[in-house]
This record gives sequence, structure tokens and C-alpha cells, in this order.
Amino acid sequence: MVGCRGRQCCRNSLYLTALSGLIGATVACDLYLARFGLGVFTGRSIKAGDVLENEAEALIPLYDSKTIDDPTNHSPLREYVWNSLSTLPELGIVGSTNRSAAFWYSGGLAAVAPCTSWNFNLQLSGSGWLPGVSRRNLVEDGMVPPRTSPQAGAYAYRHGLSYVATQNIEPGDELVVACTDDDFNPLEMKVQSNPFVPNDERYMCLDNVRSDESELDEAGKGLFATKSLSKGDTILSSPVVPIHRKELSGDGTGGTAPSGINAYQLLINYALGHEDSDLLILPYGPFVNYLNNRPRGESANAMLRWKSTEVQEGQTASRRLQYHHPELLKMSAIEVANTHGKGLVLEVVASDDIAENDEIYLDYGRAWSKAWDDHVDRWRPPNGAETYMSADQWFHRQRVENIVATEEELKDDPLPANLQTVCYFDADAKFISAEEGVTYSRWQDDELPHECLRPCKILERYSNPDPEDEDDMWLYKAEMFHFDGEEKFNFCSLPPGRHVTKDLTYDGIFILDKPYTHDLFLTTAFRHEIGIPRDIFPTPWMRKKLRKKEDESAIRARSEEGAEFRRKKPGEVKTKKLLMKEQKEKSARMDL
Ligand SMILES: C[S@@+](CC[C@H](N)C(=O)[O-])C[C@H]1O[C@@H](n2cnc3c(N)ncnc32)[C@H](O)[C@@H]1O
Repeated sequence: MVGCRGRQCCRNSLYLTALSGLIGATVACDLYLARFGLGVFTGRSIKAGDVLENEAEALIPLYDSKTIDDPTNHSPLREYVWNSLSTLPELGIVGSTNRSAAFWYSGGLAAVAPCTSWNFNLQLSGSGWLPGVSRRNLVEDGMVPPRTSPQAGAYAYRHGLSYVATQNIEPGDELVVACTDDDFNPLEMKVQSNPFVPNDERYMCLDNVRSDESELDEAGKGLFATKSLSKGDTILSSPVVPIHRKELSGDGTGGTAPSGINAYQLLINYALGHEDSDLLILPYGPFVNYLNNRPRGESANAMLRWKSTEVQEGQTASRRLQYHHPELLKMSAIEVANTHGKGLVLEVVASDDIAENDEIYLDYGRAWSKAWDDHVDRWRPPNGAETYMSADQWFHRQRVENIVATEEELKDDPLPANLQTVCYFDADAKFISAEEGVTYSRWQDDELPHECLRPCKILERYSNPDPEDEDDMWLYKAEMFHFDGEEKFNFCSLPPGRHVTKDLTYDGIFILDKPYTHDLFLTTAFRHEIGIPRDIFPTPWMRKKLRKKEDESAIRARSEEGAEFRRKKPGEVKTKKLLMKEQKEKSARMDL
């Protein structure tokens, strides 16, 4: 994952000696979790400008997200998702009034590493707002089941999120990602150094596993052992975030999507829970989201367990270190779903010996298997499934790269009805002239970031007159269209009338799926949480009628203790920005 390009990552071969000076010539680790899994650290040096391809992680859009995006009443999940507008517009819902409500989740670095607007050492790429990094690096990676398959829309197709090092990163350094919505006070956030210590349970080396195409037919990616593992070995460890089941509604009941699409968001397929409970937990550590269910008739070779709470002697008990809070296992589902800042850590343990390159499987449980079998029995491909093509499939089908068809050319070879041409055109685009009710602007490729993608029509393609521009042989003239609700985004809102951009480059144009047409939204796409094994599923998380008497008294006792961590009511919240403002005002007063 770190510092290497392409799908066959070189994680295990590259790292050799850099750490030996720090920890003696012992076992090295390229990438590891430390502080009970709440920070990702590198075991090798990364140079400023290096691209880290986080190829292992899936990108999962969240599109009906009002319940998680109330600024005065954030759900815990909100802390782990990213706004899709400027970072990954392909995941947004371009042309839809609900686009501002789209987010995306990705496990691993995107969710575990602290994100700050200061003192970061990595910057997310992916949408072309980083010079030199293709914005088309976030395409479906070829493991897309056909729409005729019962797997259509049942797992995430997009991978390949990458990060660029903004400074030299030394072995032992914590990875910190740039964002504007700080989850740590940037004034206090420092890049921590924490060299890897082998055989210490506070350090979880991530070199045990890799992700690759699953051995299960059409089931996307899976997790594989990179070395032989023995029964009882901890393979992975992952923090989890609680989610109330209703936060994953997908068909408009969550507040922002239209009705007539899948009742659940895709993220539920990556969450763990029990059908008699409203609480779901999402493990968000690296790799964990790729664990598949055991093949029919075979046993699982891995199982889940809660992290042990025993604290080793000599450990300092910082708040981050204490993230695993077993008292959550005694609280009710609703209380856990409302608790911020306390979490649980799940471990994936080998339940059998595992050979190098074996796929690692969990047992998702009886309820999941029954739901899957029923789904396969019921499955009838949607109308037109045989000829359906998603935007990425269309993109890969194009024989001529780096060329976009004009409106005239599309008459002979039309786009499938589910696709649309969209262009970047921000409200502050460079105005050049106005003629007969048409406003003309010029595309400025170097003015990054571009944020506003809108439906457009390619009027003309012409040779680039600049012979020194090796990247762009062609330039485009395109008419931009208004879309419903654009006035909600000041960077996107255009005065009435027609708008045409000249000299647009290929980087400013996409072919995207029309809103809500992707497999992801199929009403019939499979949705079911992974089962938490009954022996580790806490009964206080069950719906009330299924709880035991002793659960009730434990819940009552715990609810007093947990008040400090509970989700705040409107008006109770002090945001990071407010706290920083207060801090700045305080120090300004002290300077006087
Ligand atoms: C948590 S994801 C596992 C990772 C997934 N393979 C991916 O590429 O993102 C769960 C999804 O994987 C697929 N899956 C996992 N195990 C399976 C199995 N034994 N049979 C069929 N599909 C399976 C189903 O689509 C399920 O919704």
C-alpha cells in the first residue's frame, strides 16, 4: 500500500532495513496500527510527492444521509465519512438536487488516520485537484459483476483511493491526512513518531494480509494471507463505529434520496449486527472490510472476538489508548449508537492454520446465509440488464483514450440512456465575453480545485494550438447546463442564461451515470448486515423484548456513566472551529 503503484503491491518486499537502527535488526513492518489501532504508522520512509495507493480499500458512497449530517447532532458515523463534492465527484449525484448530501466512506487510512487542516503529511488525491495526479484514478477496477448477476450492487466496485505525501515521512511516523473538517484540534495535533515494536500487542502489523480478487465467483475482492498463519494468531484488529440501523436507510426515509431505490444503503453489507438489534457496528480499520463469508460447505478459517481489556504493565493510559470501552457491551443499542468518543475494538483471529495466499473467510452466520440464498432464488435481472453499461464500463470500452465525443458524433454512436456528459464549471469561471444572451468563459486547468460538475454538451473539439502542451492534443467547447437546486451551492450557482466554456481540456469532462441509475441503487440489490456471532453479541443490544432482566439493571447503571459521551442536543455542541476561535481570542487577549 505504501509507496508502490499497481495492484500487486510491493509491501512485503520493499521494506528491509530502515528500521533496524531504531529497533535493532528484528522484524520490520511496512505499515502498522498502533495505540490500539487508532493510528496508522509507516515503517519505511516515504518521500514528499510519493503517491501512496491505498488500493486495498473499497469506496462506499452514502447518499441518503440527512440523519448522519445534522451539524448540531452528528452521528458517530459522520466522523468517518468524507464529503463527496470536491474530493470524489464521481461518487456524488451530479445533476441531482441531493448531491450535497452525498458522502463516501473508505476503511483504513481514510477512516483511522487523524485528519487535520494543519500538520498533515498526506493529502488525498482522486479527483484531479492535485496537480499531476489523474482524476480518473478512481474507476471501477474490473471486478464488476454484470447487472444480470445477483451480485449486482451488492458490494463496492470502486477502489484505488490514493494519497500524496506532502512532506518526507520517516519510519515510525504517524500518517495524518489533510482535511478541512478537522477531527483533531490542528493547533494541538502533532505528527507522532511511534516506531514499530514486534511482539507487543499495542502494535498491529498490517503486512499479514493483502486484498485481491476473491476466489468466490463474482464476489469482488477478498482478503488473503501473505504468509502462513497459525490457529490463534491475531490477523487483524479494527476499531468499530456504532451506527443506528435507521441511519443506513437508502430510499428517501433518511431524508435526502428519492423513493424507489434500495431501502438500505450499501454500507449495511459492510456492517456487523444482528437482525433482532437496531445497532450496527462498522469496523473501519485497514483491510477488515474485505473479509468474505466462507464458501458453502466449508468452515471459516477466521473468527471475531472483542479486544481483551487487560492493560499491560507500564502502559500510559491516554484517551486514545483507552478507546476500547467494554462498558459499551452493557449499554442499550440506542445509547451505544449515540455515544461519541468511546469505541470498541474487534479482532480477527485465525480459527485454523492458514497457508500463505489462502483466502481468509469469516462465518457471516445463519441469518446472512439464509438471506443470501433467498436473494439468489428470488433474483430476476432488471429490465435491460443484458445491455446495461455503467459509466466506467463505458469508459473502458472506449477505444480512443483521452477523447470525448461531441454532440454531433454522439448522434451516430449515442451514449446509453443511463449516462450523461458532465463538465466542471465553477461559478467563478473566467469570463471572456457575452454575445446574444450567451456568456463565454475560458477553462483554467491550473486553477484547482474545481468543485462544480454540471451536465454539459460538447459543441466542438479542436486541436490544441499550444504545441508545447503535451498532455492535451484536443480542446473542447462545451455548453453548460443549469441543474435543479444549484442555487444551494454558491460555487455552482450561475446567473440565468446560456453559458459556454472554451478551451476545456479532457480533465474537465466526465461521462457519468445519471443520478440513481447505478447498480448500487437497484431496489433488488442484496442488502444484509454480517452477523456478529451469538457468543460475542451482547444481549443488551437486542431489542427490548429480547433482553434479559440483568441487562436492564446494567443498562440503567451504565446510562448514568455515559452522559459525557452522549450525542449532543442542538445548542449543546461546541464545534472544533468554535473552540479554536475561542482559543485564538483567548491568546489574543493575553497578548494585549
Ligand atoms: C463485506 S463485503 C465483502 C467484501 C466484498 N467482497 C468486496 O469486494 O467489497 C460483503 C459482500 O461480499 C459478497 N460476499 C461475501 N461473501 C460471500 C459469499 N460467500 N457468497 C457470495 N457473496 C459473498 C456479498 O456481495 C456481500 O454483500
